[in-house]
Amino acid sequence: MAELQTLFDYTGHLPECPTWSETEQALYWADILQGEIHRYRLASGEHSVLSFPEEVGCFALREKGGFIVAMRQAIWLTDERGLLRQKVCDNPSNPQLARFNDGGTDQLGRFYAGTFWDPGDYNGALLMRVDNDLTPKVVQCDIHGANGLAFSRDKQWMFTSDTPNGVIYRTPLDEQGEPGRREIFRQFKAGEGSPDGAAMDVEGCYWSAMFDGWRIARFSPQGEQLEEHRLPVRCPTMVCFGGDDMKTLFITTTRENMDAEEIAQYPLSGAIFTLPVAVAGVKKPLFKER
Ligand SMILES: O=C1O[C@H](CS(=O)(=O)O)[C@@H](O)[C@H](O)[C@H]1O
Repeated sequence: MAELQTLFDYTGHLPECPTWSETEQALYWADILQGEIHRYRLASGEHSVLSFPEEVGCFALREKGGFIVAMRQAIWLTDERGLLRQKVCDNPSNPQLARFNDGGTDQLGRFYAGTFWDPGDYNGALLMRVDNDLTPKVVQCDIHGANGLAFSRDKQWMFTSDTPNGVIYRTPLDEQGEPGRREIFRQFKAGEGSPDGAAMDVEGCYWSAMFDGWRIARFSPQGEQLEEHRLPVRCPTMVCFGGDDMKTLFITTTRENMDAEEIAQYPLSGAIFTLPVAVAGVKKPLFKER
């Protein structure tokens, strides 16, 4: 099997939210701190960038075209060019202290977005959802930095992580996809890396970007580590599956908070990597509006 490669000659500041577009055979991602959404078409190598007025924590592709975008102050619907068309809701956290961070769609095409509590004095962040009729709802609290959102293919589980607290949670979902009580899936010790963005594969395994850990890890549905893939950079931020057969893992990484010495020594910090894997990933649905 081929090895880890860079997607193309690119390094960003804080690339996150890699999102595969099946129809375009393209990878989208956000550079959170630059307030950008990028697209890279695999066949042609065409790279395009949309700019937004604030940090872009996360986004999803809409069934109707365009994006649903969680910026610092609010969540918006945009068109394909990134023009803000309709405000969905304000950030229910204090936006001065908590920007949006990780997010994505569930199996029903609803959009989840979590916030990141910058002061870090307590677990002041939250996870919210935008339903198909655009109703917003806060679904979880007691989070320092919301991350690692992923849904099992059987619609039974929502996974999340809290990176600064070094923990992955799983939360049961009922018939309507409403989250129940979250439970600890796996807790990490200092030195192992912290669980950042994630994706699920069709065998129910959870792939986690281990921030500050130089690696991607694959966990069984019971939380046992089954695979580890080493990286030439310290801080991967998120993973997603894509490609013709959903067997390419796209890995975003960051150079946020790195000094010039570290960047000179590890110049691929902030690059996007591809890794062929044996088991296909679960497709991330488009955001569906009624
Ligand atoms: O998702 C994110 O996580 C990281 C890591 S940590 O939570 O600070 O450990 C953070 O640097 C980044 O800003 C954020 O987007």
